[in-house]
Amino acid sequence: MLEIDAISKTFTVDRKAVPVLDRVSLSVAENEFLSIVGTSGCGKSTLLNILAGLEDASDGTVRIDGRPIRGPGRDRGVVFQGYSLFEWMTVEGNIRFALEKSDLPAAEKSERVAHFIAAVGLRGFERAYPAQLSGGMRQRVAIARALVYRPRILLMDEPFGALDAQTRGMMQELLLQVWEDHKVTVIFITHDVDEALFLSDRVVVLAARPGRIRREIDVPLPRPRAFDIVTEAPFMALKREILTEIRAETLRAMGQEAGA
Ligand SMILES: Nc1ncnc2c1ncn2[C@@H]1O[C@H](COP(=O)(O)OP(=O)(O)OP(=O)(O)O)[C@@H](O)[C@H]1O
Repeated sequence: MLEIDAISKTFTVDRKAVPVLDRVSLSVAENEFLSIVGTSGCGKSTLLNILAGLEDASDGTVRIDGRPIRGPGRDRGVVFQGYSLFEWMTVEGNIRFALEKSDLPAAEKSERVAHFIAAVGLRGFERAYPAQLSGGMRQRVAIARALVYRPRILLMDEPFGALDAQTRGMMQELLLQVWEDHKVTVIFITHDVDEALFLSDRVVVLAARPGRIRREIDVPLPRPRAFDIVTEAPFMALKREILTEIRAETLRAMGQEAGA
């Protein structure tokens, strides 16, 4: 459904070309949950921004159902690590804002907003302001806001990176529930291999600078997944495999830096 075809990206820094992504190609199936991991600076966020249409690729094409994307679109919802909520709007106001340009009837907008507030477990907090919410609750608002116009693809860049371990675990379970209930395709960027494995159908390891696909690893662990899956042997074997790939890339990147 989502086709990433030979995407390259080069930034210009001090008039020097800095290649960040090098011919990244990936096919993502409808309803797939795909995570992207890789050493720091390998271009994960840049790739996500290109998929979101917030950044242009230097080369290559992103297609959804065969049509190349041009800029941001309602077929994609985005959740970043930072809680990019409007502080002066209530929970309800923040989520409703995403529907501002939609021509849905007002009653249907209200219904959708209420539905997604319930889906992320925020019933009772409709009139709260972001400053009155915990980090986990703020990210739940961000998820509801990204889903309320029913995008087919949810793009998430380290959405739980700033949360404590306990809250993070709860948010992962909540996200899987929302994903299962709403049949959305998810591309999820994370540093955390446990998180990637727990959530995903497939994990893509990017090579260090410039980012290329180093490995694609299927995660054939049964669903629904419970939190204690992380201590089971098949999970640990996959984790070892991914950590080995990332470590090799990190060492390679450090070698490049030392040699530069
Ligand atoms: N607008 C920009 N101009 C110049 N260089 C940039 C720009 N955005 C990103 N870069 C560089 O591109 C590289 C990849 O950055 P990116 O944020 O995509 O990596 P990442 O894998 O998400 O990193 P991390 O895991 O540390 O968040 C970095 O070296 C970064 O400095």
